[in-house]
Amino acid sequence: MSGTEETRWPDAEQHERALARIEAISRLPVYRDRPVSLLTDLYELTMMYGHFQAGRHRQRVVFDLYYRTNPSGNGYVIAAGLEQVVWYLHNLRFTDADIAYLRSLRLFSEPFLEYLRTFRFTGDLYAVPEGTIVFPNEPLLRLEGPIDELQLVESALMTFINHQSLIATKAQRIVDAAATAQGARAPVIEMGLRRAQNMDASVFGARAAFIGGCVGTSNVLAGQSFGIPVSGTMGHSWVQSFPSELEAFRAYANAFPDDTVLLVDTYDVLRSGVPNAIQVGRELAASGRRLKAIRIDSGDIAYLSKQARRMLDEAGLHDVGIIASSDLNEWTIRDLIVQGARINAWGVGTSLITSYDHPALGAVYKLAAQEEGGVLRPRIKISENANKITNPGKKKVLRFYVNGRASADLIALDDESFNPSEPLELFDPVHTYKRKVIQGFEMEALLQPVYIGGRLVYELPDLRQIRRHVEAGLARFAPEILRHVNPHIYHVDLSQRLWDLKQRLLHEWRP
Ligand SMILES: Nc1ncnc2c1ncn2[C@@H]1O[C@H](COP(=O)(O)OP(=O)(O)OP(=O)(O)O)[C@@H](O)[C@H]1O
Ligand SMILES: O=P(O)(O)OC[C@H]1O[C@H](OP(=O)(O)OP(=O)(O)O)[C@H](O)[C@@H]1O
Ligand SMILES: O=C(O)c1cccnc1
Repeated sequence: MSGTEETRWPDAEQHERALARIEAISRLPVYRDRPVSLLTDLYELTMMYGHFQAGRHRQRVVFDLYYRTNPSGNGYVIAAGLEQVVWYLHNLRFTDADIAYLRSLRLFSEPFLEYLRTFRFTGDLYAVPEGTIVFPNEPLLRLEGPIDELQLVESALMTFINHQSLIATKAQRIVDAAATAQGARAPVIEMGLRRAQNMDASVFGARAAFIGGCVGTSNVLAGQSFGIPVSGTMGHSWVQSFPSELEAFRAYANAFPDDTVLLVDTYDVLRSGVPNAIQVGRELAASGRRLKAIRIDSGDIAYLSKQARRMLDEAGLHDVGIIASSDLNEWTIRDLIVQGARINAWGVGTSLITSYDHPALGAVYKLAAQEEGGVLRPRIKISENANKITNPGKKKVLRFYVNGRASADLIALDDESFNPSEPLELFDPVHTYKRKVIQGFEMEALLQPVYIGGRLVYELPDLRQIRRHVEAGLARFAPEILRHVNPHIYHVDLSQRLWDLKQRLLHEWRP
């Protein structure tokens, strides 16, 4: 990089900070020395090669990544996975081993394989920050750059955004279910490692779960990698491995006198588990310590937790908490709360880490514009299913707030501008007679610059900042949009110009 380029850069410091941060992230155990360039579908490489052979591989294009349907009946999605996207783009190189493997496929010419050696991401990326509340059809990533680069990255970007956004959204549903009608919220701990769809799904799933509001994870690699608080209790095997439950409890309390959580359901929760826990709780109290909690992992959690609470209270152990686990999800947690279960923390595994009822987000990556004669021309993909017809052109996403409340989002062409002091008429892009006028609104551009001309300009936030962004974002939406069952559909409209452009292209291709 030349010195002149450095001084010409408008905010060199921002770029340096962004680089330092992604370099540090790339050294984390989950990211370090991971293969990147071949994390793609073969057809991305064959299309790249075809463009290369035709001499059109550096033609500039625009792609959008967006999803179409909210998962699990939710009314929105929490965008997540951008850190992994930036890590991938930053480290995207073809190693000698990658090139040797591609050569062995006997599909690609030597000049192409040579070209791959110098391959770097040189494009622009605009993205919604992680933790942003987003809705169907809104671009979460917008890329602009040479078609070979943007084609190669398609599959990897989709897997990162699809997975983490899905799990962050599921986690937030579960965390939200753990709030009582009075607003008190018992924490949710993610415990899904053993049920995750393998290693990355567990670690990045734990990260997404933290973004969605879980207070911690049982996954130690996720703790080391992302600084998520780790916590753990004990398994049934611990209790089974001692001659008696009481001895098992005592031995654990000896090992962790300040952090003892006793699993009380190995034999009989109310006849032995809780009485033995009370015994150990008293012994700890006698030595100036405190039994932290018991965990109930089977049976009727509402009944057992109420009985256990009563027994602990009668023994004076008021500050011993009760943790529940056992195939929990947002519905069972909500129902247990309605039944008056006395639970201080929830441990949730399978349903959270796999998003059990809705296991894929289904985001897509679609070509929206292509350079022709030096200018970007809009492109459209037509489908019999109106919902699958793409929105053409290089676009932006604006969120309008009226009296502080998110009122509607607008997908508009990138060069459009809107004046908040003038009335703006929004209309439903399908049922166009449904219209509303907003005025005196605040406006937020959701897509933020991340890469410009291959240079990273976005300093990735840490996980705690991302969580705060989720909370601040949710606070600006009406509860009717956030509720779990039959939420109101939030308006995502098209600007008049974008709508007209779409109609024009539709009629051109289907006269
Ligand atoms: N009071 C309750 N109301 C509604 N659902 C409950 C209640 N108590 C427990 N559950 C849920 O019922 C299911 C009980 O599962 P199941 O009967 O298969 O096993 P279990 O009681 O956990 O026992 P084990 O772990 O020994 O198999 C779990 O999903 C649990 O979350
Ligand atoms: O139930 P989940 O939400 O997936 O949460 C994690 C579960 O993993 C552990 O037990 P495991 O499932 O290994 O055995 P168990 O069902 O026999 O307790 C733990 O005791 C929880 O029950
Ligand atoms: O710490 C626990 O209690 C735990 C961790 C993982 C899975 N089940 C339980």
